[in-house]
Amino acid sequence: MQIDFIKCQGSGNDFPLIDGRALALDDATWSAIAIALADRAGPVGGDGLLVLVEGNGGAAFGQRMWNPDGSESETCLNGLRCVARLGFEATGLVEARVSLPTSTADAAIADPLAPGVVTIRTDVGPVSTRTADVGLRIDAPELIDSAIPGLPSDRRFTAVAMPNPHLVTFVDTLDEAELVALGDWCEAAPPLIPGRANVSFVTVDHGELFVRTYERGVGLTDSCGSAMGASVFAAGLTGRIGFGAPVTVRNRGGRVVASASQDARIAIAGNASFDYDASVEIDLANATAGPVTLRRRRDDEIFAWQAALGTPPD
Ligand SMILES: N[C@@H](CCC[C@H](N)C(=O)O)C(=O)O
Repeated sequence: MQIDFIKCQGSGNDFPLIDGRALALDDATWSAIAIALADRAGPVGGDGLLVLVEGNGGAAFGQRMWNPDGSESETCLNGLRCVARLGFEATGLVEARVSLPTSTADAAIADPLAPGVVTIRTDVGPVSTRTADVGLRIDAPELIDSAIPGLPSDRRFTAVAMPNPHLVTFVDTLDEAELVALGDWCEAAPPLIPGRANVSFVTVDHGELFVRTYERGVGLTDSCGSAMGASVFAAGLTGRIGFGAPVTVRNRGGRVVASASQDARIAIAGNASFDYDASVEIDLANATAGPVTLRRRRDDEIFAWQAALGTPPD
């Protein structure tokens, strides 16, 4: 099949994005498209597949998101900004309620983070710290800055359902090998957390957060929006930052400005950058992609984002 897509990124989390509102495809087909398009060894590559869909329950439009391994996630918050942007362009709205598989979010065009950078604010919640919602098979009803019996780590974690599952720990120094080992352990769907989890190591410096995440279904990524949201909430719950105040959250891919409230709502403002528009042939039987036909390059957006990060254009 031939399909049009936009290659987009939010805070360096990059995705092929498809307007699926007029496409009647079943979940197995979307899963195969995700595997084909997100494959880093293929012609597109990404941290998953984003799909703009019709909204449910009065929402203006909706989002679905598949990981590169073909599993569907409950949410993707860097992706939500890109989906919302496409939804706004399709509907003429500048703010909207967005439906996700098990929750809703509010999205609105926001003041640019930097010149030329399309910026969207999303508000989600209430998020949950109930271990059952996170998918942890454990006696404790919630885990806030606590050791997790059975997890191969002595660190203290906060478990948050965004609603996708997150385990967040605050560290003095970021040990990537340790993060990968723990992420790999969760990725094997152990009895403690059979639905797997996104695992983040977070440092706090002068009121700013740096978040490094091993994503469920992906591995190490340059950025994960729901992890940044979970980290800000965990930082508030553990007194590392104040509730209500916007904080800068950095990662390998960029930065967002986020805040969490005591009643478990999380706001994130960040970029929703479109890099190029293209169409691609997908072999559904083999879940592979190619060739790609480029329709439009969006170099202005690429350069604006690079300038915002202080990196010279390639
Ligand atoms: N990168 C995303 C999260 C994507 C889903 C995640 N891998 C999961 O399976 O929960 C984000 O920006 O939130």
